[in-house]
Amino acid sequence: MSTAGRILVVEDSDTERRAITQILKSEGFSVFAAEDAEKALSYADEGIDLVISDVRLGEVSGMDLLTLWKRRQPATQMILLTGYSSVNAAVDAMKAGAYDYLTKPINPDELVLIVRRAIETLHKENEIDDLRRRLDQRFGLERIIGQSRPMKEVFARIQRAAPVDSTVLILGESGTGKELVAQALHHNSHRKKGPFVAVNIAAVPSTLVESELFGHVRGAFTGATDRRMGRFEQADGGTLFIDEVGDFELSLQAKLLRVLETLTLTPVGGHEDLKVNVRVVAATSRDLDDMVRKGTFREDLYYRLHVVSVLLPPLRQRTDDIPILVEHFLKEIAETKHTAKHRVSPEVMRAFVNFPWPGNVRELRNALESMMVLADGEVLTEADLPDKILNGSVSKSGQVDIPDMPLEVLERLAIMQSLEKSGNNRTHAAQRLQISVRTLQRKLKEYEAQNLIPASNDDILAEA
Ligand SMILES: Nc1ncnc2c1ncn2[C@@H]1O[C@H](COP(=O)(O)OP(=O)(O)OP(=O)(O)O)[C@@H](O)[C@H]1O
Repeated sequence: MSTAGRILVVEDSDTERRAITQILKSEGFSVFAAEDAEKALSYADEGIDLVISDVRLGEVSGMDLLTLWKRRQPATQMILLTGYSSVNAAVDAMKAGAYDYLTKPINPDELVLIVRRAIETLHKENEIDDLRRRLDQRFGLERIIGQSRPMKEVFARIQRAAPVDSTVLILGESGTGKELVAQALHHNSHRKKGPFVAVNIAAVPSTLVESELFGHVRGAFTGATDRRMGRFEQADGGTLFIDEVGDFELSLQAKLLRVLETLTLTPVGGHEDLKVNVRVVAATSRDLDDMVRKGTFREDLYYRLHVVSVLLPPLRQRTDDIPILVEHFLKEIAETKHTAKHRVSPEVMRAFVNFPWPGNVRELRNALESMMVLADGEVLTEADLPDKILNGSVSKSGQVDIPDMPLEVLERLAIMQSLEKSGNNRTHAAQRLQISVRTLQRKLKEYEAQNLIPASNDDILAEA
């Protein structure tokens, strides 16, 4: 028996209203009752899952109630009760968004059955909406972490470029997040319901790049026992992300240019042209300008790709993003890899900020993951740092060097450091910081509410 479900019964006849209410209550639903539309609408913000309303309600009809209610709460399910087995009223009700209708006199079994179904449908719809929302978040801009000025410029460019169908060229060193940007472009475009297909040219043997992209017909070459769809065809109606486009051999660059210009391709070994509807987003970590100068990358292809470009700066040029990336990864790694929750000591954060990160964000994430797996305590300290980072971290001016990062992050680091040095004694930490214990408590609460410090940090939040 389902107990979940809040139902509002709207019926002007006292006897019928009481009877329906009684049946549904005995089935375990939470039931509210109203004798007219005005009273019914006063429940609109009360988390009602289902409204059961008589079609005839006096001044405002059940149909009007349905329209007015849906305007405020479009997700609520509606069942209309009609005195006549009038198909017209039922059709109108369904058109206006009702889930179903019941004819009077009400059969209790039928009522319960339809109510259960309506509520189950609502729960399913909510789940789907939730999933969709989570997916949008997973692939949208939310996945790209960054607050630095260069990253703000990247976000603005993505937002401007996403809705237009132009080719986009993403430039940046390895591990700077080029694929994330390509996905965000796709998921913020009108193609988002179409496929997102990624191909990394550097990872495909040069003899197979052409068939990988354009497909091949049966018998095109030894081993081609079947027709194979290329990546362009797979991405039809969506976006094709070509990573490491700088690795294209010259002979193939001309073919790629032709496909980009005509959106027509010929599978390897085939004779018939194929039209595709694909938006191309390309990326490279190479210096294409230089390649054009040296004659290893076609100038015409370069300009064709470069209609809009997004430049992802290396992590060492946006060190103010490091603390929020660290916070993001600590949480993400704990959730996805089921490791214990950790935080980093201020010394480790300082080493991170001063390390040049040749592998950029990917390297930072990997370093954190291995530290989290190997560390003993809850706090990652200098002892947990890989040697490379410990030795390679270059302080610009000794101990007092203050890294470039938002003031609020610096403040948080200072507070966490004082707490650590005071053995988590808040009175002592507040004295060191020359602030009141209340201010310290307030700040810790704020950090906890924003998930900036783990909720399990009770030892820090406990009364000193
Ligand atoms: N700004 C960011 N916010 C969150 N995660 C990021 C960010 N930038 C990169 N990452 C993460 O770093 C890793 C590498 O990112 P991605 O594959 O997009 O980089 P890339 O530039 O395409 O690398 P490559 O050129 O080597 O293919 C991924 O795990 C990605 O989720």
